[in-house]
Amino acid sequence: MIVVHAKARIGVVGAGAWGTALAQVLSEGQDELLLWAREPEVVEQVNQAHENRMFLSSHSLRQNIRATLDIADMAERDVLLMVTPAQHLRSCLATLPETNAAIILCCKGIEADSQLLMSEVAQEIRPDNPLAVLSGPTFAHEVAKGLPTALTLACENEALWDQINPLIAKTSFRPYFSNDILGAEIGGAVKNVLAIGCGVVDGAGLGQNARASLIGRGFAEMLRYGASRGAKAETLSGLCGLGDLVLTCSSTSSRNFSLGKGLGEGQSAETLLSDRNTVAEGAYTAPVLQRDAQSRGVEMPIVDAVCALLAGNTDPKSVVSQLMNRPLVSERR
Ligand SMILES: NC(=O)c1ccc[n+]([C@@H]2O[C@H](COP(=O)([O-])OP(=O)(O)OC[C@H]3O[C@@H](n4cnc5c(N)ncnc54)[C@H](O)[C@@H]3O)[C@@H](O)[C@H]2O)c1
Ligand SMILES: O=P(O)(O)OC[C@H](O)CO
Repeated sequence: MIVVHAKARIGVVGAGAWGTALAQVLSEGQDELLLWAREPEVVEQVNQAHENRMFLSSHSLRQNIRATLDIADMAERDVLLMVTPAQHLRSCLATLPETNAAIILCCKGIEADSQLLMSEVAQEIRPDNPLAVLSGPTFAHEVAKGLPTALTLACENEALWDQINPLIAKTSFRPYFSNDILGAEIGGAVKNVLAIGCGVVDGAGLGQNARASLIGRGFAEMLRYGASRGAKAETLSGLCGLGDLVLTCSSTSSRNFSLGKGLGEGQSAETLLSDRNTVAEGAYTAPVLQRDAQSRGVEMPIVDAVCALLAGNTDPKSVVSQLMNRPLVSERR
């Protein structure tokens, strides 16, 4: 059993936009927050200029955030937030030093080779560490600015929630308890794929009705897939599912939505994904989600359509025609 106190030492692993925004909000009231970055220039900017121009420009960071390039420095931390892209979680967990820290997973995706959710990856690599998932409608730039944000903090048990929620809750940052770790993860992973679809709707000029229809029917796909993996519908109806789906499907602030918008305008995924240093997780989650859903006998026609568009196998017009002409079924299916 870890003992976390108000001045517990927090470590954030991953200094992209989200890791940096979390460092900013969670460093309030702390003596020091340690942020691991893999880019030497990010470490230098955070420590010298108190900013991260590469991933979260135009935000001044607290002076008590200290960046390091050496992941071994995380050894003495009581709580570790893992904020790497989903496909790199395994390698980052494997390089962490020996630690009893509670691990809070903040990335949204499914591992490509294994089809495992992030908590399943963590259980393989770090079976003895207490585990939680932090997920919800959270654009990094808004959190860094201190704008009000509510999200789900799913913990493997209530005792862990009691210990870590005082470190996460701030005046503008409000976590809600859930004991459904898988549900919290599935919401975040699936919404990224659906956000690509909503971006396509926008880019191809298909209208607001189509966007709302995609959100509604996409949510039905999320519920079906979630049920097949043991997630609770009530979790998916909350902040980490429907809440995040609505946010990400509505704004070009979302990298996933923007990727879809480019596809809808006729650009190829290859072009849109080349030369970028930020992650659009839905592009990596989509094919593995499709494979996993098929193996479980779960129908996900919108996810299938996003996969076909990402692979360059079709165009928005054909996809719409195919989706609109499926056999008529009950809305409850
Ligand atoms: N940006 C947001 O608003 C936001 C909000 C909530 C959750 N998330 C999730 O957080 C996770 C991280 O996203 P982000 O937005 O902070 O990243 P980002 O797109 O801003 O930056 C990319 C990150 O990937 C890291 N990276 C690249 N190659 C790597 C490797 N081989 N090993 C380890 N790390 C590597 C970079 O160092 C950088 O931290 C994603 O799963 C994302 O879905 C993001
Ligand atoms: O920019 P996106 O699409 O990765 O979305 C960021 C967050 O997941 C929103 O909650």
